[in-house]
Amino acid sequence: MILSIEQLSVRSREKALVHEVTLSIRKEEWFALVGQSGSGKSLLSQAIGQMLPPNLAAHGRIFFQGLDLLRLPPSRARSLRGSALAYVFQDYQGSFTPFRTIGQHFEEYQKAHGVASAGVRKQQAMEALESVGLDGQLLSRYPFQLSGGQLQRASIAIALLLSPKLLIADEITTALDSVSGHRILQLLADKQRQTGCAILFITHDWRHVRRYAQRIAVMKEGKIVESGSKQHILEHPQHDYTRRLIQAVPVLPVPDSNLSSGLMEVGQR
Ligand SMILES: Nc1ncnc2c1ncn2[C@@H]1O[C@H](COP(=O)(O)OP(=O)(O)OP(=O)(O)O)[C@@H](O)[C@H]1O
Repeated sequence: MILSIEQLSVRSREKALVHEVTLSIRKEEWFALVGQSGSGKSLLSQAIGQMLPPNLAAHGRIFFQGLDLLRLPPSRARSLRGSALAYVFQDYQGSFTPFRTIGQHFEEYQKAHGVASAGVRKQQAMEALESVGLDGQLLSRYPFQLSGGQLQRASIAIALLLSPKLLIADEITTALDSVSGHRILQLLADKQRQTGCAILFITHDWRHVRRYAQRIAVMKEGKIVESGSKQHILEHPQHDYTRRLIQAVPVLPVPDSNLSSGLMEVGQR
């Protein structure tokens, strides 16, 4: 196991928002955490990296590479985030500071994680951008000069820069049109094959789950109501909530990522 969560609860002063969740993620697997809006998926993912808002507290245990993440000093958790553990979020615009170039974001990220040589930083940034299908020239652009799909690619490139063992992808296609969304997931699947990182994939979209996940946990009102292999959950859902989630989504053919949509983004090779 790369990550084991045991009896995790997230509480505000008033109430528990995540209730005693236990789950584990295997090395190199694509693990989908599924549930409707407000079910607690994001809070669970934020608890892993000690990123909860200050009015909330996490209780329980989260083991990652032999460390109990909830008991790490904040400085240690910060250095872990971005190196062994990385995040990509739905709000790709919020992931970038508007008046810093894409290159400056790469610089800052690498400096914060101790990449000392300016030459190495530049080279790694160019290669990382190219590895997600973007032109290295985009390093000199500002975030607002990139499309949504390009920005999400850039945020994946930054997240994977230091070869994390676990990537947490929280609703990363929600703000994109469906063609760009499928391209992003195809890219993530390719990168996962190349790097072997495990992915905690948070979504409410069963089409993406069907296509990419190996195992699934279903969350409702802060609790995991069932979990198991994709095949098992899709073919034998035990919980009425899961059945309704599955039935709510028509099985649509997924656009072939090799087919051009006619909307190829500028700067994408
Ligand atoms: N800082 C906070 N203080 C109090 N309640 C919060 C806070 N952040 C989130 N919540 C509540 O916790 C619950 C779970 O929120 P969470 O964002 O984890 O849901 P989610 O499943 O990720 O939903 P979505 O798919 O819409 O992001 C919601 O009811 C939300 O309103």
